[in-house]
Amino acid sequence: MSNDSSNTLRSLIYNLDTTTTPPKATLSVLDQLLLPHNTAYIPIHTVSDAWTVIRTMQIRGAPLIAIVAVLGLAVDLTSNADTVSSLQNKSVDEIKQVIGEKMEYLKTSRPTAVNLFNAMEELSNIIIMDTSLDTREALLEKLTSHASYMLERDVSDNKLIGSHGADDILANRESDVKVQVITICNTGSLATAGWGTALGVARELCERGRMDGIACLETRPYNQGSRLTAYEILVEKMPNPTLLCDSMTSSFLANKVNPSNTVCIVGADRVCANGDTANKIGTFQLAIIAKEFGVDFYVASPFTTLDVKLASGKQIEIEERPAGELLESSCAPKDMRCWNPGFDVTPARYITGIITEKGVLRRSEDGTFDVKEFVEKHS
Ligand SMILES: CSC[C@H]1O[C@H](OP(=O)(O)O)[C@H](O)[C@@H]1O
Repeated sequence: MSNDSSNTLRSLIYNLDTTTTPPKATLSVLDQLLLPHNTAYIPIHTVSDAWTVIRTMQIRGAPLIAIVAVLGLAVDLTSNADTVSSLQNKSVDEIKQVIGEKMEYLKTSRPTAVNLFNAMEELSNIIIMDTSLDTREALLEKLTSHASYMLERDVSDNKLIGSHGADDILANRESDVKVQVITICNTGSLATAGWGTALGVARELCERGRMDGIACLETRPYNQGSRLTAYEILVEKMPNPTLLCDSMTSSFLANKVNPSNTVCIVGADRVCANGDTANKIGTFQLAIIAKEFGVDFYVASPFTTLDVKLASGKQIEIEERPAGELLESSCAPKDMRCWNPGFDVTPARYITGIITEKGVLRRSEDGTFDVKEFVEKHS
């Protein structure tokens, strides 16, 4: 089993051998630091391997981080010889404690994307809290089957995000109008288990014959846009692809496209109760430019990215990446000081709508979002 077959690019390869009891899971992930010029898959044998590929951003993307953590846990507990033998003489409660400790460790890999924390909480509720799982075999069978379910659910949710997003974007446009999409970072098959979130909306627009072109921002300093999204767009043969330096967006809107038929679609790492949204650094700047040109600005994310425990973006922990990542991608002197936040927060007032697999939450007339009401309605 692996990513959705309709995607050419596979961020991971996961297999579950159900001929054994308990089943044995195996996982390898596409090393995104080598893309687009080299393709190599890294075997994942332990939660430590999963933690490392998440932390180093060999794999990245809020949904994919969560999926790799879940699958890495399943592989460690069913296929890693040291772990398997260490569980042989443990009671179910002791095994549950081991699983809980491994989950807590995985949660220390990266702080901003809420998907990882939600996935660990979901697994804990399904596995650790279920007292009916009273043997090692039952526990591990449930873990592997739920991990497979979460992998498949991510792809099906992304396709619903694509459909709801395209419906909303096209709702007030003539049937012969094709839209120009602008996006930042990477939110496609390389950020998810398949299809993508914001790039999934672009895929849906393509499938409907309603996308005129797509421009992706380089997304410095990690360059998810130039290294990953540009690659994905070309592999998927999306129409009229354009790579922009992050600094080109306003001129692109002023001189190259019709703003009234242009839409910005971005991903999210965390959406707060008031609609403030954390996403890749540079997203806030894009939102300001979109507002200036009267261009709709959509956030596309799984429902589980809505974090109503946080009232506003001020409460989001923004991961700071190593200075070296910025210096490596610039021509600056190596001893230059720099600031390298991985994310920024776009205030709700800049956002037109939040696209999820359960529907689109549009900003209300008073310029705010009631995310809590949307979550309660769709939970
Ligand atoms: C659908 S991915 C969501 C989100 O994750 C990315 O961050 P990173 O590449 O650092 O993991 C980016 O913010 C995407 O928009």
